Amino acid sequence: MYVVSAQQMREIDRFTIEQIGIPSLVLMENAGVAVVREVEKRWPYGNIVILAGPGNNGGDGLVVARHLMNRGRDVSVWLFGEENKRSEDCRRQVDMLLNCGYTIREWREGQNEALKADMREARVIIDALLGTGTRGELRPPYPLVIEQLQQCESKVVAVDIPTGVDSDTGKTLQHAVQADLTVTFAFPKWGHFLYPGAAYVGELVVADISIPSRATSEFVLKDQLLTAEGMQKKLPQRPRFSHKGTYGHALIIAGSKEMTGAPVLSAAAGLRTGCGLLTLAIPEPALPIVAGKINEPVFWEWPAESGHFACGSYAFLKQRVSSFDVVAIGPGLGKWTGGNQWLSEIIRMVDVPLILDADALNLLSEDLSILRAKKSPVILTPHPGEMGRLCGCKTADVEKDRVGYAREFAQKYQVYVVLKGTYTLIATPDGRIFVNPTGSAALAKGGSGDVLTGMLAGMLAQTEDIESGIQLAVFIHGLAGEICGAKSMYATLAGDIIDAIGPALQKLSFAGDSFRTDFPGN
Ligand SMILES: NC(=O)C1=CN([C@@H]2O[C@H](COP(=O)(O)OP(=O)(O)OC[C@H]3O[C@@H](n4cnc5c(N)ncnc54)[C@H](OP(=O)(O)O)[C@@H]3O)[C@@H](O)[C@H]2O)[C@H](O)CC1
Ligand SMILES: [K+]
Repeated sequence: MYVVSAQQMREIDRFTIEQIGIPSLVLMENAGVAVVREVEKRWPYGNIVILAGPGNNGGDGLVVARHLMNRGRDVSVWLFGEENKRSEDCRRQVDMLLNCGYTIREWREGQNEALKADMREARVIIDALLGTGTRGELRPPYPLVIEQLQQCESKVVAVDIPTGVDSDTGKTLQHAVQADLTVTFAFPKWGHFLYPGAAYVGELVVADISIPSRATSEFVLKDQLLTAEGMQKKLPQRPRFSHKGTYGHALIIAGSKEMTGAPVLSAAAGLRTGCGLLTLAIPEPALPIVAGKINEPVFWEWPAESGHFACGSYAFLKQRVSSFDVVAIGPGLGKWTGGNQWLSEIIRMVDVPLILDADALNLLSEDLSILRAKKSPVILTPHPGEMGRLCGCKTADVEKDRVGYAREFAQKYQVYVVLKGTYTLIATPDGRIFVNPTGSAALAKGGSGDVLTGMLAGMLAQTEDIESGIQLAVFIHGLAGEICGAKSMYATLAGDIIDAIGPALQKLSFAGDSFRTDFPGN
């Protein structure tokens, strides 16, 4: 499913209206009906207050009002903005409502107390004040109305996007509506997934409003949201007539004398994800400890220097590197003098997909030029702090423009970037972005990154298509986090995420129509 900007959505709308010939009022009717459907599903009883602005977002709100009134619901409609500023379709919705004999109250300063009382009593408030056409800080009376709305205990449904959230950047204005549910139309917008605005969205429903695929194929849409249906189709098959060689061999180079847990987590996660064989390369003094914690991998003892991987001992890797289907480097490496040189030699040698994580990213940020020697696709898995180090900027700068930093880095260095965080982003070397909707706060704990690295290695060992392998690992990791989160958001350990990989794969394998990805929103 594509993720679009407000401008792209406007162009798709225009094409649908002008070239396909579907009238704008039909799109608006479909949008309003979709909101009604979601409201009635969740809140079939109680009175409803509709706040409608002067543009087409307000027009959608008036459609919602008409349909709910047709069904006999107790609805009060408040219309904002001057009459001469209303969009044509909004004006026509006003006429239709009045022609039906329904009442509309136009907001005036003197009636504010009446609005407040109405909102206080409401079971549901529909925010159809402003949508994708918002420009600049909110002008009066919207800040006041939003303040009042926030004090009510009613459920809040945002039409398209909560008023005050920028649909392209997720930035919030001084005042923004905190919604319980947002119903958006045709495609999700960037603002639904980017913080701080994403925290205002609540549950997100993407509703079909009859935009035909012909209208989208006219435009170059690059960015997509991963969906359960899409991921299910990409899951590698597991035919009965198969053996361990069928599912690939992963090599994970990890650990140091001080860090013996990370390699164990990565290796276990890789094997649980389904690869046939996994070799764990460990510096010599750490090997007995690691081998004491996990039985399944093949171990490879690497000469060490002060507890870390020693430079200059690559002959064995050179000989065997082509026998692996994927190599992952990073968990628990630590930092040491010569580490960058060591990493550079490995990058030069590896000719299968190469995952760089954790300390490998920190070593890499000392000298990014070593990426030029890569012979194969490289996948970087930074969290925002590591991304900041790679880009030479602050973590806060990355957080403000996750999409921009991930996309630019991936294109500049011709690598895949998996930028972790709520709504993990996958950026491809050719400049596309995939947004992952799965995940939970249960994943916010040390070790969950090591688990993801192992899962990426495990999945890439089984799949020819690198892009699909990355998407699957990220999606299933998030799903495992959701399964853990359902038990406890607090008590989850990285090992619990590994245990949840099986149930997550099972859930995805048997995903039917009833399995819909939830968008937690906050
Ligand atoms: N395919 C679809 O997604 C469809 C979406 N629809 C809905 O249309 C809106 C976008 O409608 P649009 O009319 O372009 O814009 P808005 O309704 O969001 O806002 C325009 C009005 O808001 C005023 N405005 C703008 N900024 C501010 C501000 N900072 N403070 C106060 N008022 C503001 C603006 O007034 P101006 O004087 O500034 O021009 C306009 O009056 C989309 O979100 C969907 O809900 C279609 O209905 C169906 C297809
Ligand atoms: K809105």
